[in-house]
This record gives sequence, C-alpha cells and structure tokens, in this order.
Amino acid sequence: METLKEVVMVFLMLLMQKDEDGFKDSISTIKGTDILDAYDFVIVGGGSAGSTLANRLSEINEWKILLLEAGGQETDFTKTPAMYSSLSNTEYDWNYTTTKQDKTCQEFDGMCEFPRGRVLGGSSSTNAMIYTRGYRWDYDRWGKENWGWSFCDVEPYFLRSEGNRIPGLKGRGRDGPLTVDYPPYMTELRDQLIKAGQAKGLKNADCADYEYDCIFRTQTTIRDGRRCSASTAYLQPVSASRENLHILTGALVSKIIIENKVAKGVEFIHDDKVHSVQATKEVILSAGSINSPKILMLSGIGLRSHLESFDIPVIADLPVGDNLQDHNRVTLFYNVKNGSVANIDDLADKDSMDEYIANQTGPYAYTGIEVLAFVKRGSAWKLIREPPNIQHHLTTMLGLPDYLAAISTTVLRPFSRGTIRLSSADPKADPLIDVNYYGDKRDWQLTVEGMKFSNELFQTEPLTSYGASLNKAATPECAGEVDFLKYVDCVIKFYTRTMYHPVGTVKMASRFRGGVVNSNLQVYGIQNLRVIDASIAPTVISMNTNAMAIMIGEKGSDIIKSDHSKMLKTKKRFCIWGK
Ligand SMILES: Cc1cc2nc3c(=O)[nH]c(=O)nc-3n(C[C@H](O)[C@H](O)[C@H](O)COP(=O)(O)OP(=O)(O)OC[C@H]3O[C@@H](n4cnc5c(N)ncnc54)[C@H](O)[C@@H]3O)c2cc1C
Repeated sequence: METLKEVVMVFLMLLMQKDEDGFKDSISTIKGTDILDAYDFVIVGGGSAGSTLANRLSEINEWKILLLEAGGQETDFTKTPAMYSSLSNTEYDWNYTTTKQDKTCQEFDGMCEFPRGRVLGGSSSTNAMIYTRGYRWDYDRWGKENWGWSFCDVEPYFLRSEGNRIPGLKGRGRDGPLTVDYPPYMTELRDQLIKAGQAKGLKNADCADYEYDCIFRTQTTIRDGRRCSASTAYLQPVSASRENLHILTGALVSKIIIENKVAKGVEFIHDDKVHSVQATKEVILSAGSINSPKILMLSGIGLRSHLESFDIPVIADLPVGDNLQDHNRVTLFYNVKNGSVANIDDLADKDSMDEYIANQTGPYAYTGIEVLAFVKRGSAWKLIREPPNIQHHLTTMLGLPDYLAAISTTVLRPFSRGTIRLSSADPKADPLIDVNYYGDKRDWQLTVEGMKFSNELFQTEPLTSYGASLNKAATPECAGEVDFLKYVDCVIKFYTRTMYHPVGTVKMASRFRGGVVNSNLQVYGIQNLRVIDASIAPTVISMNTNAMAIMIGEKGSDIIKSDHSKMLKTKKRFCIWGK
C-alpha cells in the first residue's frame, strides 16, 4: 500500500511530463535589475489582499505600482485541488510552527504546525479553497467601532470580487474575477452527510446571510477543476498587459524606510543582496497576519519594551502583534461503507491521475471537504442575536487506506488571544507565534460541546445505514480511552490544529481600544503607511477568511483611490448605522 506522499510524488512526475506548461510562470514578472528607483505605491506581499490591491491600483494608468513577493509562482501542483494538504512544508509555505503550547498539540510536543502561503496568491494559493463570506453580524460588529466597515459598507466589495457560477443563490456577485463554484467531483456519502444534518434539525441551505443552524455543500474557489487563487483571479489577467504594474518575486522585505515619521520606501533582500526602493505616495503592507506585524516591528513600530529588547529604535509605540485570534480545529474520524468516500486507492489509481490531467475532473478535482455545517452551542440565551458559534468541516477524502469520513469542530468566536513577537532582529528569522489555544477555558468547553454534537450527527440513521462508527485508531495517542468525554479531551490535547485563520495582529480600532490602524487602514502616527490584509480584522469572522481578506483588498483599493484620485469605479453606498 502506498502512502499519500508516494502517491503525490507519482502524480507530480506525471504532471510534469504531461503538462510542462503547467510549470511555466503564468504571471509576468520583472527581473531584479529592471526595478525602478521609485514607484507611486509599493505593495509588500502578493497574497489574497496584495494581489487584489495590485490589480485595482494599477487600473489607474498614471500610477506606477510595485508588488514585492517573497515567494515564487503557482504551478499546476498548487492548482490541483486534491494537493492542497500536501503544500505545507514545501517551498510554497513559510513552514512556521507556534511557540510551545501547554494545552494542546502534544502530538508535536506543543509546537503546532502553522502553514502560511509563500507564493504569488499567498495563502489563497495553498488554502483549502472553501468560499464563505462571513455573517452580516460579523461585519456589523466591526462597523460599530470602525466607521465604514459594517456589512452594508463591505457587501459591495464581496459582490465586486465574486464570479459566482452556482445557479439559484441570491445576493451573489456574478461578474467578479474570483470564481466560486462547486467542485466537479462528489462522493456517495456527501448527500448522506447533509441528510444526517437535517435529521439533527439543521437547515440544508447556504446560511451566509442568516443565523440559523445549517448544513450545505461546500462552495469553493475552484474554476473548472483548478484552484482560482487571488493570483489567478487578479494578477494573471493583467500582469502582461499593464506596463505600470511591476511584480518582483523572491523579494523578502526586511523593513520600511521611515524618515521623520513618513514612510519613504522599503528595504528588501533579493538574490542575497539588500536593495531599497522608494514609494512616492505610499507603502502598503499586505504580508498577512504573521508577517505584516513582523515587518512593522522590524521597522520600529511596535511595543516599546519589546523593540528595545532587540535594540530596534522605536518610531511608534503601538500594540503591534497583540490580539492574535485564530480558529483551530479538532477532528473525529468515522469508518464508513467501502466506496462511499474516496481513499488513497482512488488517488493512486493511474486512471484518476490521467483523468485529472486531461480533463480536470475526478477525485483530484476536489479537496475532500464536501460539506460545511454551522451550529449554535453553549448558552442558548446569549446566542439568540448571534450567528452560530461552531463550524464543522465534513471531509470525505483523507488520503488513507481505510474508508473514513472526518468531522472537525471549530469554535468560531474564540475567547483566547495570542501574540506575534520577534524572535530576533534578523529579518530572515521566524517570528514567535503564540496562538494560546484554550488560554480561555470557555474555548475548550465549547469545543467539547461541538465534538459531542458531531458524534451525534454520525449516529443518525443516514450515516449509521452507511456503517458509520467512531475510528479511534486514527488518533493513536487516545485510542485507549473508553469513555467518550475522556477520549474527546485527549484528542483536543494531542490533535488540535490551526484552521489557518489568524487575524487581528494589526488591529483596526481607535488607539485607546488597542488599534494599530484607523478605519482608513493608516498606521497611527506614521504618514504614507497602510496595512491592508487579514491582520487588520479587529475580530475573527465566524467563517473561513479568504473572501474576507480579498474584500479588505478591494475596499482598501477604493479608500486609496478616493484619497489620491477622483477615479472611483464603485458607486458609494450610503450606510447609516450599518443598514
Ligand atoms: C493551509 C491554509 C488553508 C486555508 N483554507 C482556507 C479556506 O479553505 N477558505 C478560506 O476562506 N480561507 C482559508 N485559509 C485562510 C485564507 O487563505 C487567509 O485568511 C487569506 O489568504 C489571508 O490573506 P492575506 O492577504 O492576509 O495574507 P496571505 O494571503 O497569506 O498573503 C501574504 C503574502 O505576503 C507575502 N509575504 C509575507 N512576508 C513577506 C515579506 N517579508 N516580503 C515579501 N512578501 C512577504 C507572503 O509570501 C504572501 O504571499 C487558509 C489558509 C491556509 C494557510
């Protein structure tokens, strides 16, 4: 029996043989020697938000835009949906781990893996391609303290970005660059999972704008069987044709050049040499929730005592790197009827590989996460006016020999807060990521509630009729626990993983509420410097965060356009108190 790693190697070789073009660069970039001395805007990081910004700002011909990205380009390997879980610990990833956690990740001695995309498209090029916008409630919460960020304010940017191909969904963007569709593959178990949810009282509906418990088929950023990352959506269509947009890959930005509290440009390492480039209008950090705070701190913007401990001169004393909020997940595994889900044999099958390479269909064209459920757990009275606080991802392909399905539990509005700090003043050193999972014990209690519910779901008739039974062997450290609650505690302790949604480390808020940027995304006390990415989210939304990051890029571009130019493409809405 082959392992997933071996199967991936065979698939990769076949891809390279049969589809050489899939490994050629799809985005036009410049050489390091062709870089100009100065640009109007320098964007740091070509991820979900940065790619979006680069496209929207370069719509204005007179502006010269430079996009600096530390990673390289996507290939057909990153674009194949089933490969998403094989992209961690590769050249496409920053390969971070957290600081030692005392309450979880005991499987890795307390150091949880913490993947982040290091490639054009950023984490949208390595993510699981689930498309969710978040609830109206999430953004209205932001809008209460940040003028212009309620759902009414941000909805036009979701609509502008989204090219939704799914018929019948109301209130979705149809013409935007980011394709949203169902993947072109399904297993037999998928409909049973949805029926199981219905048996537990969940509504079978995409619950984006409503606040009931729901279960539905996963919508994805998969376009015709291939990943549609922010790079594919926003850079590919314009990188060759817009002469005012320069993209340089392999460029690690080490600091922002700040003179008299004005951002003047950035320093970066390319081909092992340090370079600098000027920004005559603005520097924009879009390096994500881990690296945007890191670059700010390296540049002298952060907590005084922390910066001084590395002899970094303090330019602005701000709580950079505080307020880290991340979703995590804990998974239970179930044996199910042979053939009702995909297993390693389906991936190892040469016909599956050929089918994907020729037509982009078959099991390689999906990630396995076929169904999502959102439920309310905990004190019901507190939740009457709030959306579901638990998410379950239901997976039907695990790359294992057995026929297994999995259900993960994620607390959507965690109470715990972590931090990002420097480990060194060396820009090449990894930052310290302290996720502090379960630092607040309410997160543990809610996770247990969620896992109890997920186990009940697998005891409903639609799944027991498919032979569903808990498989403890998939969690070997806990396999000996007989009592279910003790087993659950053990699984949380050993097998919690990130759900990959860190936000909040460059918080948008007033200064006295711990803000680092204002609602125009400008860094307090420094001119010509903005942060535009997931790090500005004051609170994590109650869903997956890629669409949110792209929305932030879309809205950020309009804020900049209206500050510097009258050329605004979107009609402004008039939102009063979020309505
Ligand atoms: C494995 C994984 C799975 C996920 N699954 C989903 C999902 O299914 N659905 C969903 O909605 N969300 C998912 N997410 C989360 C989502 O992808 C992120 O929230 C979103 O991409 C964040 O966008 P961003 O622009 O803030 O940062 P990123 O997209 O991470 O972009 C940051 C960019 O900056 C670059 N960069 C960083 N530092 C530097 C530097 N010093 N110099 C130059 N460049 C730099 C990085 O290389 C990267 O390209 C997932 C994330 C991961 C990692």
